[in-house]
Amino acid sequence: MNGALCSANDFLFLASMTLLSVNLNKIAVLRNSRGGNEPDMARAAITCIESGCGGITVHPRPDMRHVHPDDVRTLAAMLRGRVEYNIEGNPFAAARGAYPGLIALAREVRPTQVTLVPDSDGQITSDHGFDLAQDTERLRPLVTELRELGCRVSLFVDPGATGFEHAVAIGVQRVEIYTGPYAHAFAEGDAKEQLDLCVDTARRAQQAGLAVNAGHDLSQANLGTLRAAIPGLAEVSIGHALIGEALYEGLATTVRKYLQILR
Ligand SMILES: CC(=O)[C@@H](O)[C@H](O)COP(=O)(O)O
Ligand SMILES: NCC(=O)COP(=O)(O)O
Repeated sequence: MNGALCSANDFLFLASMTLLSVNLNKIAVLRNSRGGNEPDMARAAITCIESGCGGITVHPRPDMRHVHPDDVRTLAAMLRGRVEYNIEGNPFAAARGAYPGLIALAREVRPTQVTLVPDSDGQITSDHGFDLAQDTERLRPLVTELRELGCRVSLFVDPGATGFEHAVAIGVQRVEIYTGPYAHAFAEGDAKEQLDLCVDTARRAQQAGLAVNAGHDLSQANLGTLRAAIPGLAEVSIGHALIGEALYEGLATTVRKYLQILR
C-alpha cells in the first residue's frame, strides 16, 4: 500500500468476477433537492456494502448538483480498506467555489480508481468518451500523478474507440466502455449491433493490455446480456437504474439482484 485506499492488487482475487460498483450520484441529487442530509449518502453506501457490492462510485461535477466534495471525503474515510472507491469526472474542469477539481480531490482521498471522463460543464450526464489518439498527450501528466498517488486509472471511451496503445503508453490501466448506446438499443429491442461494438471494443482493449470496465444506463434488464458477451469484464458501475429500481424493492434487495446477475 502506498497510501491509496486500496491498491489494484488488493482486489486481484476478484479478477475472475465482475465487480459491481454502485454509483451514488442519484442519492445526492435527491438529498440536494431539499438540503439537509436525507437520503443519507453514508447510509446508502453502508447498505450497498452490507448487501455485497464490491465498490462505490461517485461522479462529482463543478456545479455540485450531484455529490459534493465533502461527500467524496466522507465516503473515502468510510470505504477505506472495505471496498473499492471509484471517482469519476473531468480532470480538466476548473475548480469552482467549494469544488476543488477532480485531481485535487484525488490527491486528498486517494481513491482506488479514478475514471477520467471528458464531460463538459453543465452536461446532464456523460455521453461520450475520450479520443485516445488526440487526448492522451494532455492526459499523460495527470495519469502519471494519479498513478504516483496509488490510484488505478481508467479512461471513459466510446464503443468503437480505437488507439488503445496510446492509453497503454501513458500508463492507463483500464478503460470504461460507455454503454449508453447499447442500453438504448436494448430498450428498443435491437441491441445486436451495439452489443457487438462493445464486445469488439472490449476485445481490442484487452489485447492492448487494458482491463475493461463498463457503465452508463446499465440495468437489471440489460446487464446480463452485456456481461455474458464480454469475457473478463472487470467492473460495472451502475447508478441511475439501480437507484430507480431500489424505489420499488429497496436498496439491499436491488443490489443483491445485480450481484445475482453478475454471478
Ligand atoms: C461516466 C458515467 O457514465 C457516469 O458517471 C454517469 O455520468 C453517471 O453519472 P450521473 O448519475 O451523474 O449522470
Ligand atoms: N460509470 C457509469 C456510472 O457510474 C453509472 O452510470 P448510470 O448507471 O447512472 O447511467
